[in-house]
This record gives sequence, structure tokens and C-alpha cells, in this order.
Amino acid sequence: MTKPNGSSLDDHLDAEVARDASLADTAATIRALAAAAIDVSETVGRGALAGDLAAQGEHNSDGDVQKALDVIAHKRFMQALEEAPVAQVASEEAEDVVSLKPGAPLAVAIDPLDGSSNIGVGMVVGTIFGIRPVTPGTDVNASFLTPGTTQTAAGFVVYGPATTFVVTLGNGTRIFTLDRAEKVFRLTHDALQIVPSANEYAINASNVRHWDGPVKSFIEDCLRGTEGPRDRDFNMRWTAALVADAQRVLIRGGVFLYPGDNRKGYAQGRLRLLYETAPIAFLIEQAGGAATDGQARIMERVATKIHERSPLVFGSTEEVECVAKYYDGRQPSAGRSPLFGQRGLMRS
Ligand SMILES: O=P(O)(O)OC[C@H]1O[C@](O)(COP(=O)(O)O)[C@@H](O)[C@@H]1O
Ligand SMILES: [Mg+2]
Ligand SMILES: [Mg+2]
Repeated sequence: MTKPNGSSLDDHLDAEVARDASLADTAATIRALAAAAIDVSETVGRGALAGDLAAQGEHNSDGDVQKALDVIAHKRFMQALEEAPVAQVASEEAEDVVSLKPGAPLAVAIDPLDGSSNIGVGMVVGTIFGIRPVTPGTDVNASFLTPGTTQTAAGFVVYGPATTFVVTLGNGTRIFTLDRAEKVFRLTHDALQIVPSANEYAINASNVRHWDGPVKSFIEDCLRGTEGPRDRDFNMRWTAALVADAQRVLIRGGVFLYPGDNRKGYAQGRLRLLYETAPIAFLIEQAGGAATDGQARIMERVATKIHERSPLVFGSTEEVECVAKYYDGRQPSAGRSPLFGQRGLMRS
């Protein structure tokens, strides 16, 4: 990682456009999203003083109950995108694609508020976005039904102890931290490089009985630590906000898994391809990491509908490659411990 220099997000976007003039519209869109993120950050930072941000409302596209902050964030980001060179938006909080400026060059997929279960309890939440070129024609969905490799930029915001704006325009991944006094995002982590191997994994372990065999075996072998085939001890972290887990992996490595499982509706996991897994995959790859659905590179997946889900495994390359080995039967040990067996530690 090269030394951060405290320069602003605006300076960085100017430099990216100087490098590649075709990124001008993408940069303008990122500026609009960053301005909205500062406003949302202020609301999140007021906590309960901003009212009941967890108050429940309608159901969203995925059947989740919308909370007040989901709606506030969706409205503020939509307002920002109306001022940007954006023709279409696919938002988690809107059933259908929203058409904005006819003839504009870009389409944006956005999760306005990621980590909704953390709203109202003072825990980390965020925003995720991916920007693509518009596919000309009459079908407003078409721009989104392209591989993740068509993204011109992706990013996420973490509304945590600090507010950070993590972004790539295909030239490395950088973290900018909000200078609250000046309302400016400043570069704090330049050209991130995820370590190839680390001893942390992130998974919602309460779903263990629903996982498929490869995921069970992978986690079981992590739990066995120095007594298992991985021959080292692991630590577990789960923040219930993809953005926070992704930021941790970017900074200190490790692996994140949200696999498909056998709960009703979870065959493709929980996370959505367009506004969660594809943007995260772009950012992770640009930082030297890897992102897969267990079988295929996330960046090559093509959605067939805008709220499509996909399993997600990302992080340090050696750890992601290790998970892939469990999927294709090359795992380090065939004899498993009884942890997940018929009469193991997790069953009586
Ligand atoms: O409820 P679980 O299984 O812990 O899932 C948590 C995951 O779901 C998400 O909250 C889904 O995102 P939304 O909150 O935007 O629906 C991720 O941020 C997080 O990784
Ligand atoms: Mg989300
Ligand atoms: Mg959300």
C-alpha cells in the first residue's frame, strides 16, 4: 500500500478523468453519490436523535420490511442520481428499474442502506453501488443484464465510527475517510492490496444446519485449527453488514462467505448480484483479492433479473481458492471431525 496523502475524493476523480476521459460521466456520478453519502452519514450519526430510524414500513423488492432509514437513504440517493448523467437506476428499495434522464449514458445499481438489521442499535450500516454503461434500446432492464465486468466503477460507504467512501474506477481500490469538519472525503488508504492469506473468516454461523457439504467442511476445518488440515487457528467476525465485513477484508485480509443454503428462498444465498456482490467483487479484485460464487468468478455472472441473488465468497486469494477446492472436491482432508456429524458437538 502506498502512503495516503490526504488528498480529496474530488482530486482523485479529477486524476482518473485526466487518465481516461471516458470516465467523466462516471466521475460526475460518484461525486453526486458522495454528496448524498455525507447527508446520510449525518442522519445515521444523529442516531435516536434523528427519530426512530428503525420504524417499520412497507415490504421492499426482496420481501424485507423497509425501515425508515432504508427509505430516507433511497430517497436521498435517488435525488442525487437525478442530478447525475444517469438514465436508469436499479435500487434494492424499488421493485422496478427507475428511469431518470432519457439519453444519459449510465445505469446505476444501488443498495441505499446495507446492513438494515443493524439500524436502531448503533451498529454499522452502509451503501453499495455499481455503475455501468446504458445498453441502448427500449428495455430499461437491459443495461443491468450484463456481466459485472461492464462496471465502470463500484463503491461502498461505511457509516461507522468513521464514515468511509471506498471506490474503484478500475485503477485500484482506495478508501477515503470523511473529514466531518470540512465535509470532504480524504484519501486514507491508497491502492489497497489484500494480503493473500489471513486467519479470519466471516459467515453467519447460525445457518450451519442449512449449508451444503463443501461450506460445512471448509468451516469445520477452520474450527479444527491447528488440529485440522489447515494447521492454523482461525478467528471469526460477522458484523451483519456486508460493507463493514468488506472493509475489514480489504484492510487486513480474510475471507467472507454468504453461500446458498437450503432455507426456503436461499438457494442463491441472501445477497443481490447487481447492487451487492458485483460491486464488492470489482472492489476486491481491484485490491488483488478474489470473489466467486463458489463455482464461477462473480464479475462474469450475468443477472437475468434486477433483484437476482448470488452466493458470495470473497477475500484473500489463497482463502478464496481454498473454498473453491472444497467445492470441487480437492479439500485438504477427506476424514472430517464429528463437529457436524450425526452425533457431533453441534448435535446431541
Ligand atoms: O441476516 P444475516 O443472515 O446475518 O445477513 C446479513 C447480510 O444481509 C445484509 O444485511 C443484506 O443487505 P440489506 O441489509 O441491504 O438487505 C448484508 O449487509 C449482510 O452481510
Ligand atoms: Mg445490502
Ligand atoms: Mg439494503
